[in-house]
Amino acid sequence: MSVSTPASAVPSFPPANARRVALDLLRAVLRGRHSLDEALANEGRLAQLDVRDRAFARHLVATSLRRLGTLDALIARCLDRPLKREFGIVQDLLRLGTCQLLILGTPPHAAVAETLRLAEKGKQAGFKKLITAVLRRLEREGASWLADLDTAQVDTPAWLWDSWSAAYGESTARAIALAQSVEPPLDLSLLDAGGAESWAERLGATVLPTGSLRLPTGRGEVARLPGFDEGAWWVQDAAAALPARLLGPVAGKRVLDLCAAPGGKTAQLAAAGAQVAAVDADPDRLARLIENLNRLSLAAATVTADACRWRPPRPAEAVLLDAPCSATGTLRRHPDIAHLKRAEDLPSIVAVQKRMLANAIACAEPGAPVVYAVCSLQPEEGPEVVAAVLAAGAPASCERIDADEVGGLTELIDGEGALRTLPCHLAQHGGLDGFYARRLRKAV
Ligand SMILES: C[S@@+](CC[C@H](N)C(=O)[O-])C[C@H]1O[C@@H](n2cnc3c(N)ncnc32)[C@H](O)[C@@H]1O
Repeated sequence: MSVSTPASAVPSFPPANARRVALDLLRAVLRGRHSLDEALANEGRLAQLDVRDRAFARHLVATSLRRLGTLDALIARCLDRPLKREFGIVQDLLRLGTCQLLILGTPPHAAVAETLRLAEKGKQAGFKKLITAVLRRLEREGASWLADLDTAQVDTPAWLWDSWSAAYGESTARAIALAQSVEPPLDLSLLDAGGAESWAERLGATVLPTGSLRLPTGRGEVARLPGFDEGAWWVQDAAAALPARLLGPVAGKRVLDLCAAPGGKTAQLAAAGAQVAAVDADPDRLARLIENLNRLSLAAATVTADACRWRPPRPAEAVLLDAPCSATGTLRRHPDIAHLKRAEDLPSIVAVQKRMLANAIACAEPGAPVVYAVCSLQPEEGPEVVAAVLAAGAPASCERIDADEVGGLTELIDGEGALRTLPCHLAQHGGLDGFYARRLRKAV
């Protein structure tokens, strides 16, 4: 007797392949304009990959996004004319193949054969000869072409290059771009800062001058690291850990954390003994904040509200505003941002930041510190917001930040006394995210 397989038992898609998944993720970002985090969260096939393949797919997409300008320049040298827009998938396949060949160091036969395997069906099927010719040429000549490219500039969208050169000088713009071209390390903030040395030993981490723990890249999934389940630490870039400290001692104080989710800074404030009210407009992100605090056995009141308008029942004794921004200081962790954000997006973000900062000052009691922070390298979102809000008559003044408040690192304090971290700071340790933070004091 023959047994036929019921139709429902036949998988409706071939077994997941890391490169196939990487191709679809790249297209979700570049063509679908989803953030990489969103694309990863929506990609169900990732869960079917084993841990190594999952890490490979993620790394291949993130590196291709980081080095997109370089990849396109190399591919362009092999083509007589650009591929038509409708054959965007061929360009994306070439990007992934070139990234493996020339950046990730994948053995050439695997990089070429696996790229061709993805060109067996669909629009790209007629392009197998072209794909082979381009990748074989790059295998022969790509390394010397790569050595001649100004990769820092080529990998940076022109509007960012121009803005960073104007704000920080061209050599710093170059250093920023280079620092953002590689996978960043993993930084952790400890619940008990006193345990830094022993946790560093357990995790194979180093203790940065600012107190954060730093693990080298490629340490696998965060939730599998020692201390995750017991809530001993949370993931937070070393620069992101600085703004909350600028409020000074907060134990026992009523502190407002405006734009709080997913709660890295709320955790710091709660761990320092503050009574925190965490405000965010996004209920899903606030739910994640609560989950994160629960894992750490910390507590905060949460409020779903618009930080441009909401006021606490009583003025706060300290206010932190970590405003939504272009996030151009976090390109090394979120390389998709370079391709999704445009200069034209800034004015509407800046308008919100100004309303939020004016409201944050209004939420503070007389004499209270108000810290304004953004993870952006754009001056429009940092010093220019603060200057505009004060010029419009907000009752507060700027206060200098001392290098001792940020681990003694004088290079992190700008001429005005604001915190200005750049991706190229602490380069010998693997860099920092770019943050701007200014401490204001509410008038008495
Ligand atoms: C930079 S993130 C905050 C990161 C957070 N402070 C931390 O340390 O984990 C900005 C947050 O602002 C929130 N947000 C955006 N617009 C808002 C608004 N009008 N009112 C309140 N929150 C807002 C977003 O939902 C997002 O969670």
